Amino acid sequence: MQIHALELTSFRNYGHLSLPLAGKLHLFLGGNGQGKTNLLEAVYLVATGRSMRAGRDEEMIAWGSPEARVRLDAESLRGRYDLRVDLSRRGKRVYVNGSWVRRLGDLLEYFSAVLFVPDDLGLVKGGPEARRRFLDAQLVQALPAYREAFTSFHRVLKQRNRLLEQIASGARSPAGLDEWDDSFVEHAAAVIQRRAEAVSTLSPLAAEAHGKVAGRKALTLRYRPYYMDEGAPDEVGSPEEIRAQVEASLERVRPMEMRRGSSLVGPQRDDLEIALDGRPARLYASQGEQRTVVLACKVAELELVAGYLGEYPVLLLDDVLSELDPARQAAFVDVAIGRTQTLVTSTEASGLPVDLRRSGRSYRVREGQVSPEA
Ligand SMILES: Nc1ncnc2c1ncn2[C@@H]1O[C@H](COP(=O)(O)OP(=O)(O)OP(=O)(O)O)[C@@H](O)[C@H]1O
Repeated sequence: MQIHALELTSFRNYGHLSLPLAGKLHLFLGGNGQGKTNLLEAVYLVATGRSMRAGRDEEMIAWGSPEARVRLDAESLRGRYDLRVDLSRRGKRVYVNGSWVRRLGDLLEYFSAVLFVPDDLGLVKGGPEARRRFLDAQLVQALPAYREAFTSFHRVLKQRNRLLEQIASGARSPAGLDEWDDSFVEHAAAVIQRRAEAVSTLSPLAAEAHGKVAGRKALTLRYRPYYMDEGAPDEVGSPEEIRAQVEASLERVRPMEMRRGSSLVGPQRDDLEIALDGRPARLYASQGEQRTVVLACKVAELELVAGYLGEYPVLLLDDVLSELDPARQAAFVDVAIGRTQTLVTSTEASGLPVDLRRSGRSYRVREGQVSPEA
């Protein structure tokens, strides 16, 4: 996958930017708050239909402007496309080759990106939400069937929660909950099954990458649905078994859910178990080991998405390389960069490996302007 050009209009601190991006490696350098992350955010917006950090799309519109536009001239195995996202106070519209695309999900068929930010370094020690996000971010982009299941599940979860809230406050009777439970079970089971399948592909990829980035212990990833105990040796099981587990757990907690007014079980509580030599990395991994694990997981993510798409997605590295020691930097550069077009941000060129500085094209980012460096 390749971005040939990026165009921003009234996006964050950019008035207008038209940036050709021929070549594989681009390094964006500049002080804090100059607009480096904003560039990657714009690319991520086109890849996923949303920002990795804005709570509301409106935040991405330049202050004082009624609307914003991001446009990518991008090429994938499908062909070369003009992809555009327009943001206004009324909402978001996406266009492919000038034609309005009604379903946001359809945009994802054209372009993909994997993002790596310093927050990802907390993947191992952080809460399960970060690990679910790690899984979902790639699956939603690369697997249309997962996207479908994920979106439907969250729609049902929201509506079921609304109903439970009304039941708890006495505004509604429990009649009607059964119907929601049926769709909850169907979509929850689909989400669990697809995530479990993805993790079984991801785990050997991560183990291999871990060896390449100089991890000495054996890395294993295992998907753990909410109804399974931590460290339990059980397999996730067949689709029927998953459904049966979700059904049984719903039945168990139903009286409590009706009292509390929200869903207490479901894949919104699942976790990804990360182990080194069989022991939970969350509890035992050292700082350095955690970083190596995260690098391996990101490389595995890149490989997984490439496996699904048949080509590598674009790689976006937001100020993350300077967070790594030279040995890990070099190992990561070796296994990840060079396979695909990569956009890197950093405050200082000196924070980047010399090889990258030599082979990449550098730009200076200053107050929403980007200029190539000599
Ligand atoms: N909607 C907006 N309109 C105008 N400017 C904005 C908007 N949202 C954010 N900004 C400005 O964009 C700048 C932040 O840009 P960005 O996050 O890209 O910084 P950065 O160059 O990555 O910096 P750092 O190295 O600190 O992460 C800030 O100065 C912020 O005030």
